Amino acid sequence: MNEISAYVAEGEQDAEATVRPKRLSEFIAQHRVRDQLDLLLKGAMGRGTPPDHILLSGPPGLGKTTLANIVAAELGSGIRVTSGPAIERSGDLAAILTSLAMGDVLFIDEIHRIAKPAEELLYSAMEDFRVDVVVGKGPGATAIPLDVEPFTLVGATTRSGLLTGPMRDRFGFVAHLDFYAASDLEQLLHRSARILGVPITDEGAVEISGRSRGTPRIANRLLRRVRDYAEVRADGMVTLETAREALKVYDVDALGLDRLDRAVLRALVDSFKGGPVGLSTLAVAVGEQPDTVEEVCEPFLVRAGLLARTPRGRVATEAAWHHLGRTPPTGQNAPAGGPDLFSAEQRFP
Ligand SMILES: Nc1ncnc2c1ncn2[C@@H]1O[C@H](COP(=O)(O)OP(=O)(O)OP(=O)(O)O)[C@@H](O)[C@H]1O
Repeated sequence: MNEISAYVAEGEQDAEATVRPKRLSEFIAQHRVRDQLDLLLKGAMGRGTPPDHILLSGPPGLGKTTLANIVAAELGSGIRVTSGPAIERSGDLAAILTSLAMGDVLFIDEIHRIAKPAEELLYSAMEDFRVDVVVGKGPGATAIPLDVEPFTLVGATTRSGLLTGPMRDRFGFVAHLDFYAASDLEQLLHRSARILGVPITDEGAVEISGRSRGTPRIANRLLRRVRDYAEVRADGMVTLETAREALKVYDVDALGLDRLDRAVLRALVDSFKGGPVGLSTLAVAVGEQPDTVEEVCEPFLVRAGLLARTPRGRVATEAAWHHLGRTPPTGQNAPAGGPDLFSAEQRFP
């Protein structure tokens, strides 16, 4: 995985935990989602019942895990954390569900990747707070019904389209997290810098936020890299100058594209004349898994007006050709894309 992708790198959890907001009031931006959650939680607390199940969708690093923890903190409840791929057998899930205390939050990350039998078990737990655990095999198998304490499931997904209809229908509240505006990321950077004890100028924050791909996790990660640079090669202060120099060292370009993003655009432009090209072919060309290209690179490249998804495959926009310093072929089918498609505010509404 490359240096600034929005996925969390191994060993990075501690660094993230330090700056992770603990309460809804500390959660920056996403005002609509915050407001809706506030109502949902206060309404449920007023009635003394656990709130409806909550589904959070959106690209990696925008705050889904943070919000799940905030939900538990606001409710004053315990939280159990697992992920779709970690639940291999329905028995694993039954064990978790039956050990929940009244009002607990169960957070399932990547819920779209949960195995089918476990998903079916989850249906009855979500709806009736009951699970049927099957003991034995074949004709002699018996189902033992077990009660589950009323709980709130918080599911997170980067691919809400992959959730089955019955699963989606069981969530009483569905929220989509969108990329952050540059001004929101500046606010976030000042907050993180304060917590980390790093002095930062407004210009330094503007420079980092502009290259953070609308993503809090990337903004925090770039801040830590610029802090290293500032402490080792300057006077410790994060300024416009130190931010620019550090981000040059880490190969983060003016739009915040990293090695993999540029590799995708270069493959499209150089190897496939701008496309259209299918996702798997493109992934092979850059030596990555199709899922990584689709979930990590594409949402931002599309959003930035550099790549278009068409029924015939992926296409580099004219803006992508220009960004790579190439001249787009005339009379080609490349959509215009580019800055006219994406003022900062439009890009990250
Ligand atoms: N609105 C926000 N305000 C302040 N910090 C935020 C906000 N959203 C995210 N962050 C920070 O960004 C980091 C990544 O957030 P988080 O882990 O919640 O993302 P995620 O959407 O769950 O990502 P993934 O799907 O990859 O797990 C966290 O360390 C958190 O501190």
